Amino acid sequence: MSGQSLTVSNLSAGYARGEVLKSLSLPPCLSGTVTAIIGPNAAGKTTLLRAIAGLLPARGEARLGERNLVGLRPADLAGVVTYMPQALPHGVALTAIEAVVTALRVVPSERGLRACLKMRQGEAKTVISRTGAQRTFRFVSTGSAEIAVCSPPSRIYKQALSEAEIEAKAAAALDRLDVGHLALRQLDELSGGQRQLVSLAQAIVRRPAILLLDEPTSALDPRHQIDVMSAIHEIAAEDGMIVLVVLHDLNLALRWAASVALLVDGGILAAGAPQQAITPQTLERAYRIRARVEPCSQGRLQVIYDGKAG
Ligand SMILES: Nc1ncnc2c1ncn2[C@@H]1O[C@H](COP(=O)(O)OP(=O)(O)OP(=O)(O)O)[C@@H](O)[C@H]1O
Repeated sequence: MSGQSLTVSNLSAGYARGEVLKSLSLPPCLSGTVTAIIGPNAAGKTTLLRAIAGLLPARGEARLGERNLVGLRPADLAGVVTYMPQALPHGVALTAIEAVVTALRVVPSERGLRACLKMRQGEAKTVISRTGAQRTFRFVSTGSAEIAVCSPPSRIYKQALSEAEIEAKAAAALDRLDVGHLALRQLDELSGGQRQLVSLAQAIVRRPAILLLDEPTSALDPRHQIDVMSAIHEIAAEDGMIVLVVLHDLNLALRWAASVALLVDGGILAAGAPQQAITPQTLERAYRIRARVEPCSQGRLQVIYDGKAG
């Protein structure tokens, strides 16, 4: 992975009705770490991620090493930046594993992926499809009892990876987030939290240099919030990825982020180590609340909300 940092400086971006980000600069976001982007509603957090992802016209710099990403088309950024939006679109007729495979930019044509074959790891089963073609399914996942993938699918467009590698990566991404058992379910049949986890699997499977996650925990229960933040933290460290994650839960930011940027009205109010950016003073200025930031019984800093500021 890159081993570089992302440096955002003097970044301006917005919409036809006006500029949202106003010459915003961030401390360098280091490879292998998670940077939390926090701030009140409408502060410009999504706009910041979309500007870095090349999804909005922008001015200024978002520099990965020597290369300024601003002005590049999304297609040019595809191998570098992955952006996970707040919600997966509805009405997409794909299973979860098809969605993740699609994120690797291949076209799965093998309907057999829909077949739910229950096998123990290492077993393989040969079936005859409706077209009469013979397919061998095998179990590739370590964490799920229900993932079976087809080998060899007939018309998957090969890229750098073999068919088997693509399928194994997609299955592993779902398993990593504990949703391997949903591999063969239609996206439209999933709950909001399940869809969010599949969407995150789509994002992490590409292993980009820069991963931009927009509120990846907003629909998740506490257990899954911990799972997801822990997975993001580990993946960033293992792959040397630069991860920017928009969060409203300040305790998740305190626990998992190496650095925090607090946005207000399109600019940075505070940025740096979590304990420097999240303080009673910055929270009062940003959110107009009274809050304490205190160590819990295990020594971790936590935000305690006392009420609205006068
Ligand atoms: N597509 C759009 N067209 C016009 N204005 C937009 C568009 N998307 C967002 N905005 C405006 O840009 C501003 C910043 O929005 P943005 O979505 O970046 O905020 P945010 O910090 O992510 O908010 P939230 O926490 O509510 O998701 C808001 O005033 C919003 O109304």
